Amino acid sequence: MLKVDECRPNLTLSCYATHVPILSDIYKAFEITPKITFQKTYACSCSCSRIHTHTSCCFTLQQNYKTFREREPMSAYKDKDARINGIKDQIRVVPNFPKPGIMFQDITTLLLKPKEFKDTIDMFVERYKGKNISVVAGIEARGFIFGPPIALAIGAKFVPLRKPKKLPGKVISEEYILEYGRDCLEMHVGAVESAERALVVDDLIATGGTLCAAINLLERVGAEVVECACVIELPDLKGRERLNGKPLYVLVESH
Ligand SMILES: O=P(O)(O)OC[C@H]1O[C@H](OP(=O)(O)OP(=O)(O)O)[C@H](O)[C@@H]1O
Ligand SMILES: Nc1ncnc2[nH]cnc12
Repeated sequence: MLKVDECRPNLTLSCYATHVPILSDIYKAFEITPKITFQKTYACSCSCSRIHTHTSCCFTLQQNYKTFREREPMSAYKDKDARINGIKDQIRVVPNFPKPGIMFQDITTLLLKPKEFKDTIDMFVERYKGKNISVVAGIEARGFIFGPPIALAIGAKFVPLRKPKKLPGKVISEEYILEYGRDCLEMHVGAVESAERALVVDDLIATGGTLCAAINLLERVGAEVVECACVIELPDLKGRERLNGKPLYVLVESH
């Protein structure tokens, strides 16, 4: 397994020597000529001052590098998809809600626009169809809006991850820290089985605490979290960095 923690300008990727051909292929895919330096007999690193357009991405490269996610952009807006501006334009930003200083990203205005709402769902479905995902886990409350149509379209089941004391069956719980205070997510025991391939869906990533708790719940029952998908990222809050290298795909950024 080759783990790449972060890709930024001037990045260096390190790997075992046996993976150098894979790494070279990756750089080739981005039309970058790598400088390959052998540091020890068993390890090497490749570095290059020019890097692809994604400013921040985290991924784990599996032995089978067909699953290499960086071949697909991790942010749709960086891929210049024509639908993105339409989606972004329909998200209302409400200053000082629910507290002074918060720029609230209101997706209810997007839901009023069938074309842009459908474009949102379609973009996720195009990315995840045929990826052998058996479970879409949606986070209460706004993940319940985007998760179910994606699940239906890709032929996966939908599992709600709920706030405490909402689910009637036996649950497992995961606490997490918010900007102010703590919260908790719960999942029904038996809803997801070991070795299932899961996608986590929410409307927005801010500090990343909520997605991190969702990933933990799924991994505790032995599921593989393939990716997290959000409509909006607030990159200034660096939520991606709390996902322990799990890939995150977003449609729009808001600063
Ligand atoms: O990345 P984080 O800092 O964890 O924040 C992101 C979470 O915050 C919002 O939910 P909220 O907790 O406001 O609940 P709601 O969807 O029920 O309104 C949003 O829908 C995400 O779930
Ligand atoms: N700025 C924001 N807008 C909407 N939901 C949020 N959850 C956390 N921060 C948020």
